[in-house]
Amino acid sequence: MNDKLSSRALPWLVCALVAAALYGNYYVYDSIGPVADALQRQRGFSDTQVGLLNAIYNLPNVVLILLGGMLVDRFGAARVTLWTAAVCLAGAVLTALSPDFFGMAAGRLLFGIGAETFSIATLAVLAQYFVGGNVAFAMGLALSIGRLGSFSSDMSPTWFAAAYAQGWQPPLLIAAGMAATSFGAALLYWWLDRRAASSGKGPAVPQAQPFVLRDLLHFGKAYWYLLTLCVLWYSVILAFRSTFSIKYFQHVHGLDLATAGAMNSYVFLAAVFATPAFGWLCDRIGRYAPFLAFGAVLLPVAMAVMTLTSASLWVSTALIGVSFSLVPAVMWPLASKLVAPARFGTAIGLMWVAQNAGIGAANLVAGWLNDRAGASAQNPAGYEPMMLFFGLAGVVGAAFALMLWFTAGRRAHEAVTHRG
Ligand SMILES: C[C@H](NC(=O)[C@@H](N)CCCCN)C(=O)O
Repeated sequence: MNDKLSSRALPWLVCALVAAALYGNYYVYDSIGPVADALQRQRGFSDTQVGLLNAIYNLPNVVLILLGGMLVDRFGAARVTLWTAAVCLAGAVLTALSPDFFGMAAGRLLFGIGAETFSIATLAVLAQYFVGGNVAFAMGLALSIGRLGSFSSDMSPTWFAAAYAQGWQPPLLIAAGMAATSFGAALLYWWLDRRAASSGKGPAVPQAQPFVLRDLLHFGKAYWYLLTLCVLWYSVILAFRSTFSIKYFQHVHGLDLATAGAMNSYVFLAAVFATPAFGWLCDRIGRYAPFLAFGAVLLPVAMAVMTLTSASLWVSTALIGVSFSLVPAVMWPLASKLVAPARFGTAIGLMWVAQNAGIGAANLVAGWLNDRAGASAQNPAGYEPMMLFFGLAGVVGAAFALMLWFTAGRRAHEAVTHRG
């Protein structure tokens, strides 16, 4: 690793390994949905138990993720990526091998504890290696491979039909295999990073600083706008897309289950290609906040088109697809430009504390609104309060994105913060 080419190739090699690690991690995250029916039929799990296998991912992170962010700042992104990939692997193996519900829930808990801090560490890795430019493209690329992991998990009943035919366990063993691949990629990256550091070719790793609670209050106004957008946008998109959209498409728009599921998965597929493309575009022109605002505005527009017009579902799906590709492509690189590198882990940790609480709360509120209004195939109008809730949350999120643009994201500001 001592010629010019290898030092230029190093960040991209690291990006490829981080992307491979994210692929396995996102696959495991989404691996419960496809076996939900088998868990109910073969192991007698209730809907609440199946729901809990996913909710248990978010709940501990409302507290723990902040600690995870501080660990990244304290011990460095490389070590934390490796440690948390190992925790995720242990969680996935425990989930697949457990003889009862409590063992599986413990496995998902362990996976959740590892996975969110793992994600922060991977963003920090890319922020360090691409500090000189292309950070949005690199993050978009890695994230898009992660989305491919989610898409693969959705498609796994088709791709691994023989495993699914044998019951609930083989698909979860495949997920554990994906977690092992993710760990292998993290191990390779860690080794590469150590070699690069010892030969002086590694990134400039920010000096670890003691954590001072008061420092959180010293993040600028723009950071808090970004945090609020993060909470509202992810709460709407994940509570709708990952929990209620398929049911809503079936009951309100009359789609069958397979078509509704496919319609939903196109949002992931679009993001696989569009996220890095948008990241590349932002890096090239050095503008982030206007793109973020545009993506944030598209979400409530999509909700309105879906609820208030008779336009084809393709229109709203395309709008959500663009929003789902554009907002993450800009949000995380922008975060890396708004805070000092030594505070990046803590800054993302704080955003994800609020985000995990928001996603959990949005799921509960939407479910409660549907139950209260008696939403069903016989009563499609019962979904209106939920759509109004998602629409309003989307509008407030978009308002914060616009405030961010007007206060800290004008061309003059971004010319200063843009380092690419
Ligand atoms: C990068 C970002 N990730 C998050 O926001 C995580 N807190 C939640 C990820 C849940 C799926 N793995 C993203 O995926 O856009």
